[in-house]
Amino acid sequence: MAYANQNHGVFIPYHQLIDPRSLNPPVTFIRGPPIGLINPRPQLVPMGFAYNPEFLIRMEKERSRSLLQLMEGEGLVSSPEEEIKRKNAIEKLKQIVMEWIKRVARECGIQKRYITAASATVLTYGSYGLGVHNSESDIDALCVGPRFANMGEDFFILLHNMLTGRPEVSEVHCVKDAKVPLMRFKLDGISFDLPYAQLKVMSVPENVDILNPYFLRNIDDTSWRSLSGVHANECILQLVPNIEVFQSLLRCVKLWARRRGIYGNLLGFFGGVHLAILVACICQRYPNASLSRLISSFFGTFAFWHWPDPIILQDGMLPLSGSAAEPRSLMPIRLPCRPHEYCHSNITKSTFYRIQEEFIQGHTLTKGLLRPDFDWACLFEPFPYTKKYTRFVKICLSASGQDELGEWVGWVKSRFRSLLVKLEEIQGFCDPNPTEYVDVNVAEPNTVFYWGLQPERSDFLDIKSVKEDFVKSLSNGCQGPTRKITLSVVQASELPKNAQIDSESNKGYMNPNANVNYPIAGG
Ligand SMILES: Nc1ncnc2c1ncn2[C@@H]1O[C@H](COP(=O)(O)OP(=O)(O)OP(=O)(O)O)[C@@H](O)[C@H]1O
Ligand SMILES: [Mg+2]
Ligand SMILES: [Mg+2]
Repeated sequence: MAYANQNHGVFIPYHQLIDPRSLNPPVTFIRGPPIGLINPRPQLVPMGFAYNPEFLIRMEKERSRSLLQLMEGEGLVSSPEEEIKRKNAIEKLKQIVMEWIKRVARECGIQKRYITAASATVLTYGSYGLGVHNSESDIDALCVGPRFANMGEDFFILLHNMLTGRPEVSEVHCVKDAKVPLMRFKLDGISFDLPYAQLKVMSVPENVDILNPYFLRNIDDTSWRSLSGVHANECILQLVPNIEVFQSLLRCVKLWARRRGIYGNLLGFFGGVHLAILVACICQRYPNASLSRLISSFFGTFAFWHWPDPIILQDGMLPLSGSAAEPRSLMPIRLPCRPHEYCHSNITKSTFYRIQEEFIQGHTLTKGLLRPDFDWACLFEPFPYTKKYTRFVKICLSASGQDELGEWVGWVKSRFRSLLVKLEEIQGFCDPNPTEYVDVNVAEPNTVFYWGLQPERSDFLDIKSVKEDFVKSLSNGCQGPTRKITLSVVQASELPKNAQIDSESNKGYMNPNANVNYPIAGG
């Protein structure tokens, strides 16, 4: 079966991974045997090494080891204590959900035997489900309930009230008008995203197999969409040849995307699910490759991808035909196990360009990873916004309290794409840095964004009318007298110190583990 993925990809040949001039004695390249099935053409290999593949394997292993070490140094893997805290929080949530479903069963007056058997469950997915979370990540958990528990009253009212009544739960928000409606809250200080799926069964077993068609009969569209995250995770974990290697590569790629300012679906970049599928695609193509080889192949592949050819995991499904085969995204990525569905994407012309640029830079940096002077740190350098752009649009959101601010920022971010498209229309290009800053000169709790504007364009930007248009698009949302938004154009020199990351000392600024005085990681 032919997949678009197989048509064009780049397997970096050894003579590019290593610089022969740097070796002593100098090495010449000869035509070597073909490597694997993926690249059946003979490739150039350093003379002498052709008969000593252990040398190259050793070097690759060493690079993989140093990359893992760098990841550990970044604090990306949470401690055993944190893991226990998360597990306990999930257990507590499961207990609350069980209490809830018994109450719903009693209140809706179903037969006694059904009340006794009534059960609902919680399934984790997202980065936690894939095992690539860190101490700052949220836990994405799907509440799966039976046919007699509906979303409108039982989930968004009764369960909501039960959660707000618990001392260990705080900051409960309902996000009802999203494609995947959910409740967002903190339990024992850990952030949770909790959507709901209603199955047409009387009781949902704790470890319900949501790939089993029996449980998927006649479910409504919203439940289907809510289930898609759990589906995607399960499929990805089933399809990758080595889960541990997949997890390591995904952690690296997520750190790279955050540092380079291209992480965050709401800002028009990649979200966690997009990167998980791109990484799984590379793991499938090179099942036996080392971590270091995989990361260079990741960049080598996507730097030359013929977008909008879609990224499709090899999951045995037929390629799409007809209208279902026409995803509207500039960088379409298909959800695995879902023949007609693509990941939702907010990519615009500007963010497409930024992502492309970063893929190419990643490729340039990692194609020489076997060179003696190679250092992984160069790949994770923060994107130097104040060097690249002279003018920025400053977006300041404020509210009377931190809790209210969270809700306000969430609402505005969900509408950011229209602002980005408008700025793009007027200025030709706009780079929406996903990092969230705090303006210490504003009295109320606030969150600030600085979006880079095209350097060559010195055209006057009527920011007042841009703001008016944008505010109109926010109209029905959770605006109020205490929720403010201001837009202004500022010079690079007016950015706060921690946004001016041209110096070594500010390297940690996009680290999601950074202190809250520093910008909060975009997501
Ligand atoms: N744009 C999207 N299209 C399809 N599914 C999505 C999309 N955004 C989120 N999801 C689903 O919701 C899950 C959780 O999303 P979330 O934004 O929390 O990302 P994540 O992968 O958990 O990464 P992070 O560590 O940043 O939280 C994803 O794994 C995916 O299954
Ligand atoms: Mg998440
Ligand atoms: Mg989430």
